[in-house]
Amino acid sequence: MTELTFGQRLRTATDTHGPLCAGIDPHRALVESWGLGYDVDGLAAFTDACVDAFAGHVGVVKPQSAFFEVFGSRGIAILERAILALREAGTLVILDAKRGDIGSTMMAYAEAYLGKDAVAPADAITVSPYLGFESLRPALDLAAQTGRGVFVLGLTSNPEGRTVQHARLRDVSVAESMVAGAAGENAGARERGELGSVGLVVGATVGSAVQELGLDLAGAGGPLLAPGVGAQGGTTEDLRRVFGDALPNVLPASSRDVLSAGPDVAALRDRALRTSESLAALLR
Ligand SMILES: O=C(O)c1cc(=O)[nH]c(=O)n1[C@@H]1O[C@H](COP(=O)(O)O)[C@@H](O)[C@H]1O
Repeated sequence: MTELTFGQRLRTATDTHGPLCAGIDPHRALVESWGLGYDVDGLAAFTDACVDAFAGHVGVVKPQSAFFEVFGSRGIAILERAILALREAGTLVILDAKRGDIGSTMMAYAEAYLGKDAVAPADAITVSPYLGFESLRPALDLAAQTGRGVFVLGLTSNPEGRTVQHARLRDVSVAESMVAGAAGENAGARERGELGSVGLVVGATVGSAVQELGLDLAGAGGPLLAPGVGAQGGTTEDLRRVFGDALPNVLPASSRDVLSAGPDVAALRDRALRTSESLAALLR
């Protein structure tokens, strides 16, 4: 049996469970607001509650690696357990690690997260292309081999991103070159009428930048991870304005807004499901 690609698995997951990508971002303030200590035990309790709430109920979950790295190897162990438990329940995991480096080092990052022998492989990772799109080649190729995906930062949700991403290299903006890179990787999937496995990150908060820069996001052929919904001010209406005809490929991501419904597992799950339902009404 041929293994399914990440794009195919993602399409099935969002068709089944709705489009929300629920973030697991154990910020200090959030952990404390749940009545937990900001320490390894608090991190473990916070993460377990998220896994209980989301696993098998939400299509896609995105743990933010930084909040686990804070606690060193014990934090990473908690992250690894969460990744395995979510995937065991059939929930896709995008590890938000934003890795990017020269090719030989990128190969090690790729093996760490996307390789067949990775300790806790994610279904996809976020990658930073600011050493050049081609510096991501080891991750792009390994992900393709192992049926996994990558999300390339295109237009990030933070206001500072525009100083780099809107810049033009001759006539082409940096962001546009990232869209072209993803489109090239997804060409085969597009020909087969499938969602590609090389996604782009485009924040829900980027206003009219997609139109101003003339980005053909639908033409990129991959999923469009859209963080910034909720705590950063992005709304479902913003998604409509930002993405236009690319809406069917949008994977809206929300962390703090959903997580603030905890620590009760049922309330957390309920918030995620309601958010996903309202997003589904908009996107489909
Ligand atoms: O790659 C990301 O997920 C990402 C890209 C981006 O442009 N902006 C952005 O906020 N993110 C991540 O998405 C999450 C947003 O969290 P909330 O603002 O709490 O929903 C954080 O983990 C960010 O690191």
